[in-house]
Amino acid sequence: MNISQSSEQASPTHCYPVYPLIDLSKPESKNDIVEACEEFGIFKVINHGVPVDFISRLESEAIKFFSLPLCEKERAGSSCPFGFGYGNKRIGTNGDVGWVEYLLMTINTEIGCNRISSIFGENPESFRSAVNDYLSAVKRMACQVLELMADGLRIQPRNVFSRLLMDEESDSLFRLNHYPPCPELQGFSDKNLVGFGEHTDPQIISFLRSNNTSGLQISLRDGNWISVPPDQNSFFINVGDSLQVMTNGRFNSVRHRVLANGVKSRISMIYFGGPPLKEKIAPLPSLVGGDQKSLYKEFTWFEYKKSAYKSRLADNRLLHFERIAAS
Ligand SMILES: C=C1C[C@]23C[C@@]1(O)CC[C@H]2[C@@]12CC[C@H](O)[C@@](C)(C(=O)O1)[C@H]2[C@@H]3C(=O)O
Ligand SMILES: O=C(O)CCC(=O)C(=O)O
Ligand SMILES: [Fe+2]
Repeated sequence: MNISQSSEQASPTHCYPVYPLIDLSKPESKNDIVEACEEFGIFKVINHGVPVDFISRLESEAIKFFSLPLCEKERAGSSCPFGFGYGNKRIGTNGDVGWVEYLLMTINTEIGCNRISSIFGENPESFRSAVNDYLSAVKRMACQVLELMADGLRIQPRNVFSRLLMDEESDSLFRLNHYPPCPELQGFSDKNLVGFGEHTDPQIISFLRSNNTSGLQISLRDGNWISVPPDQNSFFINVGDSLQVMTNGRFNSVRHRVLANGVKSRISMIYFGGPPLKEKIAPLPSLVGGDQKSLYKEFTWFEYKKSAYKSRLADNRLLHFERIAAS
């Protein structure tokens, strides 16, 4: 693919104070999490408890997989529903493209796509166990973060969010992205190539870990983009659309994108924590009250997902579920 085909010209990036860094071992982290979700919709965590060994094992398995010849990777291909499995440049099924290849998998639900079991390439057992170890540690951290969030919001029960991800029917996804270096960018600091176009994540919350290659950017409320410097030892956690709804807009699902690099490969691994398909998503009664009205209609995660998967990456998927303010 050449650059002109794939790159919407990305709008300029600005330098701003960085989004919050939260130390999960500190008692004040519950308030910091709430503030970060209100202000930015994203924060970085340290002391997250995910063993370094789990992270590096999965990263090497991912590198091994993405280094396979294309025809072998395509065996893990995406003739599966919703584009699960291996994908290259095409994101979703509605015409979005980016300078990226990826493996997208469901976590709990059996989607009846038996290629999923073959996505782990030549050495399925070591890849599979690396994914499982990593995900069980990340889910533990997710649970901790979501319970701290409920504490910070002073809502009960404190598992009001975490139960949705811990439910055995939770519709969560896991994605490994590989952004190869793009030689055509080398030496051109003014050229941009979109790796993963701007979007918000539809789920409740996403946990992203990347190697030390830059590329991730977030959009601030004023529309300016800022770069998120990579940090391979931390996690970046972002609010998804469903959490924006549950908090009645108090938290913001952050718009983000990834720009490709001219020299270095970027590898990212993202756990998208979603609710069970039948779960009703609506503003929590304790967060709607006084003179505050509910901003969103109630919907099931299945309904949201069905509508989200018909949309283009950059669309505002929540628009359709907003309540029209009565005059
Ligand atoms: C264009 C699309 C790709 C996407 C499904 C969608 O129709 C709109 C949302 C996209 C997104 C963004 C966050 C995650 O990467 C993702 C897996 C998700 O749940 O929603 C992707 C979807 C995808 O790549 O299939
Ligand atoms: O790869 C990344 O760093 C971010 C990708 C992303 O936002 C996504 O897959 O939803
Ligand atoms: Fe995303």
